[in-house]
Amino acid sequence: MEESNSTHLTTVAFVPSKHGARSTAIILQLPAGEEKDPNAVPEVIIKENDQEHPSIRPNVTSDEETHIIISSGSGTGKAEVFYEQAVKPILETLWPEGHMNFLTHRTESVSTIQELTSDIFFPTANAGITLRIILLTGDGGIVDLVNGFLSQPPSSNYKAPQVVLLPLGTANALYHSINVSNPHQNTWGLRALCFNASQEAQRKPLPIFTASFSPGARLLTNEARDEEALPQDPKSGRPILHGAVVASWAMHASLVADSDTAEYRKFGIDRFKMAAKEALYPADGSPPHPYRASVSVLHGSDWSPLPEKEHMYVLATMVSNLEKPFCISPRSEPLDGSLWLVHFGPTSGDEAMRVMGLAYQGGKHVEDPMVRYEEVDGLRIEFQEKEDRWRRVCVDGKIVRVEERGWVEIRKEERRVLDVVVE
Ligand SMILES: Nc1ncnc2c1ncn2[C@@H]1O[C@H](COP(=O)(O)OP(=O)(O)OP(=O)(O)O)[C@@H](O)[C@H]1O
Repeated sequence: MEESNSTHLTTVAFVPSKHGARSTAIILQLPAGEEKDPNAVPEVIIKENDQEHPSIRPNVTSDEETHIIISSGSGTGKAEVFYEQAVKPILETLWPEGHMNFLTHRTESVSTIQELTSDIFFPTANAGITLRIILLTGDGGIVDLVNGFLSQPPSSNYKAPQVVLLPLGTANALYHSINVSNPHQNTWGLRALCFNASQEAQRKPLPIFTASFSPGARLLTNEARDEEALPQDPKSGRPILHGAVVASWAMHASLVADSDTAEYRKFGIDRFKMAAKEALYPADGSPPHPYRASVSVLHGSDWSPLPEKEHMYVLATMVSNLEKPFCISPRSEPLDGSLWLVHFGPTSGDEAMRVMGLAYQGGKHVEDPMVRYEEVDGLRIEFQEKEDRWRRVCVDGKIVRVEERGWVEIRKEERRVLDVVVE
C-alpha cells in the first residue's frame, strides 16, 4: 500500500477496473488542514490506475448477507457522515451491483443493535447463512452484538458472523487493540472493508468474557436515571453480561459511569480524563475514595484472595489499549484470548494520576511496584460498600450497579460468537 505524507493520501486497495485500466484505486485523503486531527473524516478518491494490478478481487456471491449499522449515538456523532463520505463510495466500487442488496440500519435507541440481533442477525446466523456486519460504532456496538447473539441457544448450523469494525466511537478500544501494530491503523478499518471476509485468513474469532452477578444487580441506563434487569443465564438464572474489552470496578468503572452523559460526551475522549480528575480530587479536598471489597483471582480452577481489602483500581481486560494511546495491558496480543488483571490499592490523587499517566507511555505502569499485573482466568469481587455509587461495575462501557453485599464474577467465555475481519 502506498502512503504519501506530503499529500496525506493513503491507498487502501486496488480493485479490478470496469473501464479498461489495469485497476481502480481506492484512496483516502484527509481534508486540508485536518491531517493531524484523528477525528477528521477522510474523503475517498476512486481513480483509474494503469500501473498496479488489483490487490483484491471482491467476492461476488449471492449466499452472503451484508448489513451495515450506523450508530448515531456513538462518539461525537460522525457515523452518518463517515458512511456517506467513506463507506458508501467504497462499497459501490467493490460491489457495483451487489451493494444494492446490502441492508443499512441506523440506530434509533440504545436497544436498536440488540433488537436487530435478535430479530434478524441471530436467526440468519443460526440458519447457517454467511453474515457480514459492517459496524460504524464504538465498543458499545460490538458488546450489543455479542450479548444479542448469546441471548439465545445456537443451533448446530450456527455460523459465526463476520464483523468489520469501523471505529466511530469515543475510545474504540477493540479496534485500536486489534490494530495496535498495524501501520495502516489510520485508515479507519477501511482496508478490512475491502477484504474478502469469507477467507479464513482474513478473520479471527473474537475472544469474550462473561460477567455473572448476584441477583440484585441492575443495568443503569439513560445517564443512570433508569435501571433495567440484566439478561439471565439460562442454567443458573443469574444476571449476566458479556464483554470483549474490559470489566472493571472502583476508579475505572466510576469514571466511565460519571462521564457517560450528553454533557461530557461533547468533549470526546477528554471526557475520561475530566471525570478522572473529579474522582481523584474531590471538591471537599478529601483523598479519593478507598473502595472496599474482597477480591479473588482465578488461575485454572483455583481461586486465591488478594490480601488487600481496600482498592482503587480493579480491572480485567482482554485488550491491550483502552484508547489508542492508553496501553492498559502491554502483554495482551491482538485477539489472543488472554485476560489480564490490573490492580492497585488506595493512594493519593497525584499518585493515581502518575501511575495512569504511565499507561500513556506504552503501558509502563505495569512495571510500577504499586501495580499488580497478572494473567488470570477469572476475577471475583465481593462488595463491602454501603453506598450504591461505590458498587458500580463497568462491562465494556455498560454500567451495572450491584446490591449491598452483592458480587460479580468474571470468567473467559469459550463460545465462538462472531469473527472479526482483520487486516
Ligand atoms: N440513536 C440513538 N439513540 C440513543 N442511543 C443511541 C443511539 N445510537 C447509539 N446509541 C447508544 O449510544 C452508545 C454508543 O456507544 P458506543 O460504544 O458505540 O460509542 P462510544 O461510547 O462513544 O464509544 P466507545 O465505547 O468506543 O468509547 C451505545 O450505548 C448505543 O446503544
